[in-house]
Amino acid sequence: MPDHDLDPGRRVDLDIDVVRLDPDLPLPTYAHPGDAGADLHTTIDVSLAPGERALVPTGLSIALPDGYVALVHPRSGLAARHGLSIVNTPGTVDAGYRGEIKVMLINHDPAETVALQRGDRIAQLVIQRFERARFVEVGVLPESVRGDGGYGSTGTGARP
Ligand SMILES: O=c1ccn([C@H]2C[C@H](O)[C@@H](COP(=O)(O)OP(=O)(O)OP(=O)(O)O)O2)c(=O)[nH]1
Ligand SMILES: [Mg+2]
Repeated sequence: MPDHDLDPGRRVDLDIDVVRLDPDLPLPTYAHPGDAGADLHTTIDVSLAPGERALVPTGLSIALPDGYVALVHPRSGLAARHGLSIVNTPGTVDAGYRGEIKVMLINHDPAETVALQRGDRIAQLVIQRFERARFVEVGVLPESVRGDGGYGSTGTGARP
C-alpha cells in the first residue's frame, strides 16, 4: 500500500447528512485516502473574466453536527493554472446552515478568462471540529514573549 497507513478502507470519522439539490451531480468526493478536502462541483457553466467574481452553486445542502464547521477552500491546481481562488477563503459553513453551499470564486489572472463547466470540481470542503469560546473580559492580559509584535515584526530573513 503506497500510502503507508493511509488505508483506503479507513474508518469514516463522521456521518454528515447531505441533500443533493441537483441529483445528477456527485456527492462531495475525497480524491485519495487521507485527503482533508472533499471536492465540490459547480452545477452551472460559469465564465470569469480577469478580476471577476461569482457566487457559484454546488447543488449541496448539509446538516453538520453541533461542534463542527465545514470550510470551503480553494483548489491549488486551479489557483496555480488559472489564478482561480475564493474571495472569502476559507468560506465558513455553519452547523445550523441548511441552504445551498455556494463558492465565491474569483479570477485573479490579469489576462485570461476562466471557463468552468457544470460538474467541474471548483473547491474543496474541509470538515473540522471547533471550540465555542466564552469571551471573558479582563482588564489586563497575561504577558507573552511575542507581546504585541506582529505584522512582519520578525522580518523575512532566515532566523538563527
Ligand atoms: O463560502 C461560503 C460561506 C458561507 N456560506 C453559507 C453557509 C454559512 O453558514 C452562511 C453564512 O456565512 P457567513 O457567516 O460567512 O456570512 P455572513 O456574511 O456573516 O452572513 P450571515 O449574516 O448570514 O451569517 O453562508 C456558503 O455557502 N459558502
Ligand atoms: Mg455570519
